[in-house]
Amino acid sequence: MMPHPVVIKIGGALLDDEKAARQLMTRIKTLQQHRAVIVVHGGGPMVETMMTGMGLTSEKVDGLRVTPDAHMPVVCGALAGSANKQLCALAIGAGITPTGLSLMDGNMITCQAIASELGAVGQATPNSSVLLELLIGEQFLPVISSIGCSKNGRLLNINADQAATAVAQLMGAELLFLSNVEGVLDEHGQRLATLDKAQLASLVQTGVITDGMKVKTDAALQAALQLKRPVFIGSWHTDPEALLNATTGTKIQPEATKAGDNS
Ligand SMILES: Nc1ncnc2c1ncn2[C@@H]1O[C@H](COP(=O)(O)OP(=O)(O)O)[C@@H](O)[C@H]1O
Ligand SMILES: CC(=O)N[C@@H](CCC(=O)OP(=O)(O)O)C(=O)O
Repeated sequence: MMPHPVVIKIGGALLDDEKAARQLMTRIKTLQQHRAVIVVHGGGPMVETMMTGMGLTSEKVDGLRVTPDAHMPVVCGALAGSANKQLCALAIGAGITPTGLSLMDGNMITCQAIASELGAVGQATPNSSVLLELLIGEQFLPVISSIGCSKNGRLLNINADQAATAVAQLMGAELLFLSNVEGVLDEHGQRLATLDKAQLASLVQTGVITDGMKVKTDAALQAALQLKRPVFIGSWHTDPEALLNATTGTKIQPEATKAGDNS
């Protein structure tokens, strides 16, 4: 039986480190030999740069960028344009055949605006796996940006961690979040190997997990509980295989951790 596909979420800051990006693509190519892989990516730093270049500013609320509809051409340009095409080009450079997509392609993910105060920011719900099944059946690498749209055709900006969770749910996939940190860190900056729902809540409550990591651990926990399997958070410098084997990074557990598991 074929193993489950793997959804790899790549934080946008990877695009500032060409060497690491090329190495990761080479590792994805190796992983593709025995697993179907799907990439979902962010591009927060690229959005910032393009907005600044146009004299625009934005703020984040609970890790989500407040996005007026008028900013969507810039946000789409950064995420579905530059970031997506840069990653596709890096994939080509590693000998992979990529297909650049957004959440709305093939109607794979349905999105819905969250709250008027956030503007064109949405939440993502799995809808149709037909397109992704076709692509991975042909050994293509889907490279999916976190731009979505609502049922009535409004473009929406989706946090890329939440987008990756919806895609993993859609495909019943394993889920890896690759970021610029080695995993979830404790108050001393030490990596935490395993975390469950109660431990995450406590780290948020004590202010150890904040900002983008709060969004990421919320998304990871939601996926772990729904998929009933661990979800991994780690660095893009590590091999995705090592993360899947939990020899590095942080494993978000769907069930309560037994005492001593985190040593
Ligand atoms: N407890 C924590 N452990 C690790 N990173 C944390 C923690 N709390 C907050 N962070 C911040 O979260 C960042 C990762 O989230 P984010 O920037 O959104 O990543 P990405 O863009 O890859 O999704 C880290 O670089 C760090 O600044
Ligand atoms: C609503 C919202 O916050 N959208 C994010 C989408 C990109 C993203 O999540 O990029 P990273 O993974 O690089 O952080 C944003 O505009 O920055």
